[in-house]
Amino acid sequence: MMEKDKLPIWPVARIEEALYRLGRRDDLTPTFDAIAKTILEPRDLQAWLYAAASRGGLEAEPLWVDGNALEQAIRTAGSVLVVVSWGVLAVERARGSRATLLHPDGGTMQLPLETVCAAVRSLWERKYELGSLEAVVDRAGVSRARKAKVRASLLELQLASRKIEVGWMVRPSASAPWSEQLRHGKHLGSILKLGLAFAVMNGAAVGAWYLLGRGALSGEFDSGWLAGWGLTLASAAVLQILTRSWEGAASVAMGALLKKRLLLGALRLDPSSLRHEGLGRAMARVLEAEALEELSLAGGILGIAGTIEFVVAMGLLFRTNITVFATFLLVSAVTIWMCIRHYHFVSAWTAERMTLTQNLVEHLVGRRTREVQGNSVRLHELEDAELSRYAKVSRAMDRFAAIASVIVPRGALIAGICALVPLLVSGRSSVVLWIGIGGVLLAQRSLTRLASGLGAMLEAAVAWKRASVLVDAARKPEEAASGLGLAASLRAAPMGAPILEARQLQYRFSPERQPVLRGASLTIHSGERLLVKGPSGSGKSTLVTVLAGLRSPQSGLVLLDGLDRHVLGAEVWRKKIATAPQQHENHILQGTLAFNLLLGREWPATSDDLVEAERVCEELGLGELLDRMPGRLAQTVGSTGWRLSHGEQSRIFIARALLQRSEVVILDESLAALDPTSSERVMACVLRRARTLLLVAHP
Ligand SMILES: Nc1ncnc2c1ncn2[C@@H]1O[C@H](COP(=O)(O)OP(=O)(O)OP(=O)(O)O)[C@@H](O)[C@H]1O
Repeated sequence: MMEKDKLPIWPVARIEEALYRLGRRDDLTPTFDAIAKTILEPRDLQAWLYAAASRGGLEAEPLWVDGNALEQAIRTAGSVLVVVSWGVLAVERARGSRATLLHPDGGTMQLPLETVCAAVRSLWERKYELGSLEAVVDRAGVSRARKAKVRASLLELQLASRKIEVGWMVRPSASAPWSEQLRHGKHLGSILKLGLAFAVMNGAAVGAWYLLGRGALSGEFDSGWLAGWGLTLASAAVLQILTRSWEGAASVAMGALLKKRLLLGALRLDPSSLRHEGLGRAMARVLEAEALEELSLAGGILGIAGTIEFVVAMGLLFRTNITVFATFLLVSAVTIWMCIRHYHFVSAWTAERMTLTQNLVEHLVGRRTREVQGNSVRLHELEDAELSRYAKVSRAMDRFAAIASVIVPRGALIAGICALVPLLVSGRSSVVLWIGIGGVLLAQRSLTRLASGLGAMLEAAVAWKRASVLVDAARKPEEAASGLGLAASLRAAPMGAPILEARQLQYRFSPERQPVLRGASLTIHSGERLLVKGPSGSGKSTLVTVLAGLRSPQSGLVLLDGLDRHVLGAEVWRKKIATAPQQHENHILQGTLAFNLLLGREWPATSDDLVEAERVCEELGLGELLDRMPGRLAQTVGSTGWRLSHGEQSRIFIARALLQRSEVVILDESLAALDPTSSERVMACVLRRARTLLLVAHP
């Protein structure tokens, strides 16, 4: 293995610099300060790195690998910070057997990928206490030359079934500008390559047509010309196969970018506006987002191909036959008009479809209530009216689309042939006629493609309008912690010191409504236990959401450990305050019980995490439930899994908050579904485990 001092290792204290250089954000100044350096633990480093990446508009995603797939994982990860024994290696990229690394002294360095992997494996050997491997290899009498290889294979065998965190993949955040994402993913080159291939393919088709026409008109097909024609056609066919595969690759890459952005948008949607808009509309938006992806990609590629073909065909016609050229200009204008009409039909249809989806989801969610308490006759009348409105706009749109799909290709061909008639009658040069026919056929084909591409793009524009809420939300920057905030995130407030302070809070849900919070002030000291009581609707849950950082007050100040949200950032705020919202605002996610309990920790969970989760469950009185579950913590829960009672759910929500290792735990009416004996047991556990507690309960 290469010696430590020959590897371009970045010490942990310079990890932020390595992160920014890998993410091409050399303009940013690292904030890693002395406090961070001294008390940093691996878990803190992770949280800190996320925050530092998000401050630079980057993402630092953990790279997990199977013990025996290290090389492949680094090769496919792109830019990655790899943890080794003495710091990190900043791998810019790895191709084949070579890796390009950023050097802490500036510039880059090329190394065999195997050297990077060997440095990682040597860390693993120490971490997993596999020091005996050396002795095993010695005892087996392996030759000196093969020792390293045999040892690496033995290590891989030992770690084959383990998932190991190797480091962090670094890339622009999903909300970064498109141009930056395309550049980072090297997609711009692929798009240019695709455009060029389309152009060459068209050139080859025109060339083949020219050679065939030349032979046909001169009456001699000598073998040279025929060979030329054959070659041109063959190269066009090869290019077509290549472009198809490039098209596929470009679609997958662009689709992934779009999906990531939409997903980020969905996660960043303001919860209160989401609640206001309703589950059904949110679902309809997601469907539109899916349509957006399909249509924009299909339409984009068809549009590029059609445009290139159309430019070639029109250029040909312009140079040879101005009448046919003018005719096609006219046909194009009609085609564009038809596309715009189609856009209006699709807009109206999409609006109806969204309403239908929205109501369908609402009806599904409220199915039980409707069955038991609803007036079924009246509800069916409303559904019928909705469906008939939808059918009407669908019919109008389909009729127009059917007519357009016939008129555009056939109309273009007929118009082109009509425009060629004077040329036929005049008996002018057959070469011009031949080129004219070729031009008409090419222009007709390209116009048909262009119309389909444009149609799909306009449909995508309709979907974009509907899904734009998600795109806009993705663009909204996440409040990232400043250097001071990052350092604060690594230390706990001393017992007895003020930890959470609210000063003169004012909150109203809309300008025309009375404020729910008016001049609310409170100070919670570290280690305190506070009970918030009040009548229904008095604003207790609203206060909780403001303290938890889920809502921003219109005026007043909330300080956590003496710092406000702008300084601490959303991530650190969430880490320091764990909240269990009211039952109707909280959710058991589809997945294992362990995943639901350890939502606030790194996943996959360590064995220590699982032991702690089980212990908290037992303390909360869920031991008997665990015994009944065949899979215990691995049991699937959620809407299609094990059905949990109301009281069991509420205890899982409490356990989830307690397991977040936060400084402050806020429980909003979490005991409401429990009998007095269970409540007592739960309270004993909460008082023991929560460092600082704010409990909301009814009098
Ligand atoms: N998203 C919202 N938009 C408009 N008004 C809201 C919204 N959420 C709550 N409110 C109103 O704000 C007031 C305070 O609500 P909040 O849920 O904070 O009360 P609470 O004291 O927690 O009530 P409860 O004890 O019944 O849970 C209520 O009148 C409620 O109707």
